[in-house]
Amino acid sequence: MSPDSPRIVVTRALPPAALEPLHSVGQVWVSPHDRPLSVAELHQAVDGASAIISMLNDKIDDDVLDAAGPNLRIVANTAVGYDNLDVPAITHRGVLATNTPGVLVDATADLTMALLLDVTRRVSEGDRLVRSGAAWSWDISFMLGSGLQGKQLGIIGMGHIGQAVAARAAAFGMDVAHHSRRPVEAGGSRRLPLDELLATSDVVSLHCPLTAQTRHLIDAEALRSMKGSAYLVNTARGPIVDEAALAAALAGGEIAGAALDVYENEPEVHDGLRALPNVVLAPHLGSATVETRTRMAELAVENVVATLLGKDAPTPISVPST
Ligand SMILES: O=CC(=O)O
Repeated sequence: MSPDSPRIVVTRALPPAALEPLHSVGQVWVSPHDRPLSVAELHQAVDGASAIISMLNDKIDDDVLDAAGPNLRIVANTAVGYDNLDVPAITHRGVLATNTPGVLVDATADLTMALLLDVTRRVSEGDRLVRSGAAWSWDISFMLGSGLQGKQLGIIGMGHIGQAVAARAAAFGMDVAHHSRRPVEAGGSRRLPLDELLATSDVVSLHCPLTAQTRHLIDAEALRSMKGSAYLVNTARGPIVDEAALAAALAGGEIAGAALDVYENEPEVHDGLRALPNVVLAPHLGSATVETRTRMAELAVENVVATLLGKDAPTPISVPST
């Protein structure tokens, strides 16, 4: 590879086999750190880059784009969500932004069901009890949870992940309703206005992207409108929920419990949530299977290789025209 071949920056070590195709189109720099790059490290790393393979915790804004300079042709985000990218700033410079849709649908839907079952059947709470060494014994009224059959799951955001969760929930005998901006052909699921969905669902599960419209969609008022026996599950993005309001609603018994994979100020978690037994807290594991993370890395690489060869990238982010 000649020294003036395109510089490709990968901000986090990815499976080497997935990165292999990059070596035929440019010089590859992979972060040596087992943690996200700091802002200063990111700025330094992208200097002169033609392609950046970013992670969801890399904020790609005007400063990073300035640091990269005029050679930059693509920012390939290794995630389906791209709220960490300033897409208008990227596209304004004629740079392509891509994400990894499709490949993480099943893994994220599976984790959603794992969290839903965990919080409604008190699995993590029971695990903590057993590990604590406290005395316990089977009893007819011991650690009762809430059954799912015939209960309503209210899905907010009925894209591919929302639909995959709907199919799984239907197999558990749940009655699925959803709220989405556009009508979706989604099996037997009824489309409801948000206020009705919140007021009638036994479990509310979030699957919408984080945008200016969805930030704090679940605020104190939304939580107050939910049933006292209802649960909230969030495997989408933390800031869709007002975490302080959620902690207050849970502490005040306004809803029965919550299961979260994502946080408003990730990786920090509101102290009020950590203190509560009826909250399941997972460390952003939605897409975290070996198979899925490998496929995400491969797709990000396919986007970079196509772009540097002047071909169409498989999964460009299409910016809706306003
Ligand atoms: O959170 C994970 C993703 O957006 O891919």
